[in-house]
Amino acid sequence: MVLTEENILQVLSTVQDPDLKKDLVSLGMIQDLKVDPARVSFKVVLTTPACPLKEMIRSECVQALEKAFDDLPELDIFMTSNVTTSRSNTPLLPGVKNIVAIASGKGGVGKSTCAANLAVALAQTGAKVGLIDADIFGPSVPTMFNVEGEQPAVKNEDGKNIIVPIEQYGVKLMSIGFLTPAESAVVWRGPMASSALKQFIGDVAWGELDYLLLDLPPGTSDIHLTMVQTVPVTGAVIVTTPQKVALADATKGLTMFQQPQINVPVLGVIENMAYFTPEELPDNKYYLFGKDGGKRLAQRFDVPFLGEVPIVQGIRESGDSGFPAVLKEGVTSDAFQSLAESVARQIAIRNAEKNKTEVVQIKN
Ligand SMILES: Nc1ncnc2c1ncn2[C@@H]1O[C@H](COP(=O)(O)OP(=O)(O)OP(=O)(O)O)[C@@H](O)[C@H]1O
Repeated sequence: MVLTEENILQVLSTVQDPDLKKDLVSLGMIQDLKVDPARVSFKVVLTTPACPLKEMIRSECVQALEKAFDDLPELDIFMTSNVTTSRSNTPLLPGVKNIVAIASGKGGVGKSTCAANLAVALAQTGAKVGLIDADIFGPSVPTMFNVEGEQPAVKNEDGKNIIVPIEQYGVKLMSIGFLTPAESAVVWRGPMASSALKQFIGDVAWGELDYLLLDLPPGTSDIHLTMVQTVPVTGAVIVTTPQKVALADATKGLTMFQQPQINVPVLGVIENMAYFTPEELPDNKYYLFGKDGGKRLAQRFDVPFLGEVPIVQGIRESGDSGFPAVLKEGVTSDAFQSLAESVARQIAIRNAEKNKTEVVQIKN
């Protein structure tokens, strides 16, 4: 084969994105192709910086080109990303590409811990990430990010006062805990809580974000409805433990998103506290709350299983000390990084396959 741009594109169109099941050329992922006798260079623009298949895709490109051209010169492949979105044009949060709800049925299953670590793990990949602590009645973000007592600044933009989110570990944060002492938040009535959440969405300078995670309160409440009625939600992640009582509640949480009038895609299930493991003996696993409950829940509802997180003393300590576990190298960090990859991957698949997200209109 002669070394021309056209022929190179033809060869690269035999390489598929395994998740999106289409070839890189028709997906528009090959950009800035330059061919000269001494060098061939191009960019592969992936759908997320957290793409777990990055190396595999690169080596498939190299192999396909080496096979097709005898006289292949130096190859310069630059792997980059542009996070996809499926948002329709709504005036709220115009710069935010994906809004992801992190929900659970039961309280205390580790939803906030997973949300915090996912947010940091995504930011570590280079994505622009925000986290809203929508758990108005029990905000935990200030503690988990070691920013208790901090108060966000207010700035004037186009004649309107807007709140500047607090930034920590590369994540933009907003929590009711920054605005009122935590004790006073618990006496809020439902409508006040809903209007506070609307403020977090509309009156905060979120700017450009690839992923805005919403740490929802446990259960199914007004807050959940407010959220889906206020912004177009890309998808929901359900956190559960493998225990029977948690699974029963997680089922309610999951089916709430799948109700026809809400219809928010479920990106998958995370099984937290999947087993206990002493940090110094990571091969010893004790299934305190039962085994594979989250996996079975995902199978039953035909949604992806995103991964499992063990119970590790360090995760609890990290939460309390305000230094998320994913920041420390080790088994738990690996678990949260691979969860973040799974979530980002499911968002990319969702954006490629499903309709645009709309704000939910609920008729009384
Ligand atoms: N995998 C884990 N290993 C050890 N401790 C964990 C793990 N996941 C969560 N925890 C601890 O369990 C407690 C509850 O976690 P978390 O606050 O994240 O739950 P939650 O589901 O958000 O609760 P709620 O929304 O009801 O406040 C915290 O003390 C947290 O540090």
